[in-house]
Amino acid sequence: MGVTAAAYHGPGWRARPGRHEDDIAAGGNWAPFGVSRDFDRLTDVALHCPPAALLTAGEPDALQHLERLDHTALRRDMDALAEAYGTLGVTVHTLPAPEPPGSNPYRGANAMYARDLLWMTRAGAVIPRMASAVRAGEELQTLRLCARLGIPVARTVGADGVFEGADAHWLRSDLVAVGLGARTNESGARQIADEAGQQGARLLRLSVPTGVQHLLGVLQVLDADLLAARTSIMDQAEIRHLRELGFTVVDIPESEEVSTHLAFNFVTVAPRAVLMPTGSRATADLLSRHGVECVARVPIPELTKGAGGIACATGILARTPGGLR
Ligand SMILES: NC(=[NH2+])NCCC[C@H](N)C(=O)O
Repeated sequence: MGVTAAAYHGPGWRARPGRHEDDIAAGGNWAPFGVSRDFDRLTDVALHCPPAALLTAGEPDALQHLERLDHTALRRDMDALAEAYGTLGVTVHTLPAPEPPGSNPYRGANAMYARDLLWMTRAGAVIPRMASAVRAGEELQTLRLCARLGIPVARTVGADGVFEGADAHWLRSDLVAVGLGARTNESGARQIADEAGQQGARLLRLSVPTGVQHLLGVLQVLDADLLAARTSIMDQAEIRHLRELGFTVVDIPESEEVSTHLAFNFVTVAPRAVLMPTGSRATADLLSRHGVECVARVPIPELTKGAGGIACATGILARTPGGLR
C-alpha cells in the first residue's frame, strides 16, 4: 500500500527544512531580496514611468497631480534617477506597465511613485491597499513585478485596511514605524503589525501630520539609531518617544527647499549616505553635521509636479548590511 511511498509520507518523504525567511535569504526558490533595516546598503530598486496617455487622462487634480505632467520630461527625470542608481551600483528593475483601466480610468497614473506600491520585508513584499480611488489597482503592477523577479508576497493588505508603502520604515530589524493618516488607517496598521510581529518586530505607531501624504514625508532613517525628521510639524510626544528609544533625531526645519523642492524626500543608499534631489543644499548641510554624505544629486523638475520626489519614486526591493564601497 501507499504508506511506504514518499508520496504518502513514508520513509522517503523529506519535509521542507527551515523557515521561509531562510529560504529567501538562501536564494534558489525565491529571489534573495529583503529589507530589515532602512539604512542598510540599497541593492535593488523598482522604478517606473507611466504611459503618456495616462498622464493626461484627466485634469491634474483629478489625477492627484499638482500640474499637468509631460511624459518626455518625466521620462528624463526617471532616466536621471535610474542613472544615479546605476552609478551607485544599485540594480534598477522596471515596474510593469499598468493593466488596462478596470473600474478606474486613472489606474497607473501615479505608479511612478513606486515607493507606495510595496513594503519590502525579509519574508517578501507586502502588497498595499492604496488609499485613494485614483490609485486603486496599481497594486497589480507590484504583483506582476514580484512574479517576474521571484519575490514572494508576504501578504496583501485587505479587509477594511488601507496602507501605502511610504507609511512604513524599518527603524531597526525589530522595530517598524508606521504612519497613520489619510493613506494608512488603523486596520492597515494592524495588518502591518501582524506581519512585523510574525517576523519578530514590533510596531511603533506614529501620526502623519495634516497636509503630509506619508510618514516618509516627515521621517527618514539614516543609520542605526540615526533619524531625520521634520520635527516642527510633528507630534512632540512622538519625537520625545523616538529619542527615548535611543534614536538621535536630526531636526529638519521647514523651508522653501523642503516644501517646494522636496529636499527631505531623499533616499538612504547606505548608512549615512543619501541620494538627494537638486536644490537641497541647506538640508544636505544639516545632515552632513551628523556625518551623512550626499553621494549624488538628481534633477527632478517634472516628477515634483506629480506631488512626489525621488524617495516616493523609488520602490525599495532589497538592502544588505554594509557600506557603499
Ligand atoms: N510616497 C509619496 N509621497 N508618494 C507621492 C505620491 C504622489 C501621488 N500623486 C499621490 O497622491 O499618491
